[in-house]
Amino acid sequence: MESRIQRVRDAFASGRSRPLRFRLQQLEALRRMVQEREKDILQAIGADLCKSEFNAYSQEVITILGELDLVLENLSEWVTATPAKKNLLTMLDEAYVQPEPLGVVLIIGAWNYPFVLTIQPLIGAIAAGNAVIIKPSELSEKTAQLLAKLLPQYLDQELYAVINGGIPETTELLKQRFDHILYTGNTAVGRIVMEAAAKHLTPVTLELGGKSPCYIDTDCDLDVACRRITWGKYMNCGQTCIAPDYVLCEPSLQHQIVQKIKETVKEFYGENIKESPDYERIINLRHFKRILNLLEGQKIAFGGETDEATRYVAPTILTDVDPEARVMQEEIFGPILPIVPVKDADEAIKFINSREKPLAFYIFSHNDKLVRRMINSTSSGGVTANDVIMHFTLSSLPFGGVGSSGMGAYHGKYSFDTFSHQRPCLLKSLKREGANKLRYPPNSQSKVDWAKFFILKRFNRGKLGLLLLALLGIVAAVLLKLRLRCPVSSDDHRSHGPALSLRVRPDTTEERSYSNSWLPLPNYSSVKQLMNQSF
Ligand SMILES: NC(=O)c1ccc[n+]([C@@H]2O[C@H](COP(=O)([O-])OP(=O)(O)OC[C@H]3O[C@@H](n4cnc5c(N)ncnc54)[C@H](O)[C@@H]3O)[C@@H](O)[C@H]2O)c1
Ligand SMILES: CC(C)=CCC/C(C)=C/CC/C(C)=C/C=O
Repeated sequence: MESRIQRVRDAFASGRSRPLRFRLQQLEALRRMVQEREKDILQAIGADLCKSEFNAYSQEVITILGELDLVLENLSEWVTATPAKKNLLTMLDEAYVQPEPLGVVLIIGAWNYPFVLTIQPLIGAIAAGNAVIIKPSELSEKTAQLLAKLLPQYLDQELYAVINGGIPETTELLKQRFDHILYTGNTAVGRIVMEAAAKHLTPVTLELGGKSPCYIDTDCDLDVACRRITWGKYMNCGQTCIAPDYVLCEPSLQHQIVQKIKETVKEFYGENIKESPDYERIINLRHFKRILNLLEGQKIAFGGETDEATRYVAPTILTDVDPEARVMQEEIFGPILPIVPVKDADEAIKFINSREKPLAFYIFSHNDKLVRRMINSTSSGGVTANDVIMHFTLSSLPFGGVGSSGMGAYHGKYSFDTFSHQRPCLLKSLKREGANKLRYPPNSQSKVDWAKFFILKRFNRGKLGLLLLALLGIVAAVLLKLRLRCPVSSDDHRSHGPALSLRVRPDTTEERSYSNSWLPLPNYSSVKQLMNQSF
């Protein structure tokens, strides 16, 4: 394992993952892989999760194709250095922020959406110019094997490696040094990952879980709310990190909610749910038994049927659930929906805030003011109002947890940022040494005054005239420099770093304001003289 990781590290050190053209080629190859091997991918996901090809496509493949399109369209802009605002001391220099790859990234995927949760972070890591080790979940074995077979056929084999295995292999992997780790899975293992990463001071993105609450207001279209909740709760047999975990509502709504979800389940999955190609199964026996235990002692208002041989758990609703019950202590990750009655929205807010911060929060209400108040008085990884899950589908929103539901975020540009170092660059010239006397010893009150002026823009009244003169000089120098560089246009191409040819946009606002100046301007050497005298 060590030698495999060393090979990936050596490949990164070769610098070939950095050029924009290479990144685009790899991402296009990945898109080709998804398109050409779609059937194999759908079959592997189907075998792991008892999922129909339609569902595998619309829940996993579509997300990846959308992400690839977005990144391929925008990457040339994302890799471009951004000009930074300058102060008086650096106004003649070049200041910009240049995103650069972190190095070798480890991506540890989860089993519940085994393709999307592994490949979506991979897209971000490649886009940012990194080398990557991918560790799919061993529980979704078929997808893990397929990824180990397919990725080397399409991507650079030295830069991107798949390492398969269970806890012993992952434990071994985590002893190695990485430049970033993105882990998706449960909170307990999240702690293990973070502890291992800390030994090497490796930054982590932890995509964890939690109990995502769903508040249903009395001022609400219950038919629509229950249809959307049914979709998000029972999709993938409840094994979705951002599924609504439980419902909070006023006691009077409970019965109606049960009836409406019951009707929707029939509409979605038919009379015989077991026969529905749209209803999945629990991943393994351990999780099946865990979910069964959560039902103990609960009032089952709907569902509750189980079948150990096929790991079937029917869509289930529990009513009048005690907040202290076991089903309300851990993330359910199965098709059980507890309803916890609360007096009103304020009690719901208190309830949510008394628990760990969830990965998602859902509010159903016609009352826009209430929706905003509930958002502003709680905290969660993400929020969707009047729907569930859907914030995940928008690449323009960062996806991630907060508190015990995780740290860091990805998707779209956020993935690129997660896997990049934002490198601040200041390019000075070896000229204009006179101005630097300000910071060289011996120090004096006069130098401190000048520093205050240049950095804090604060004047010493006694020296106001002198300062204004200096300012005029600086304006003159800037104009002179601009004239020498002229014409500056937004097509100004400059190269930074050996591998990427980048476009730095000129700070046009700043430049425009100086070129509009009407003041008579002293020449640059007289300013230099003035500065030398004053220091
Ligand atoms: N935030 C998200 O995007 C997201 C997505 C999916 C799942 N989840 C959360 O993940 C949980 C379910 O996933 P899971 O944890 O059962 O997935 P899992 O069992 O597939 O584990 C995730 C990864 O951790 C590794 N792993 C497991 N035990 C380990 C150990 N002791 N040491 C090192 N590595 C270990 C596995 O090999 C796997 O690659 C739920 O809590 C769910 O909410 C979160
Ligand atoms: C509505 C569409 C097109 C897709 C939804 C896909 C989906 C259910 C994604 C969930 C992925 C995710 C973060 C799972 C966590 O466990």
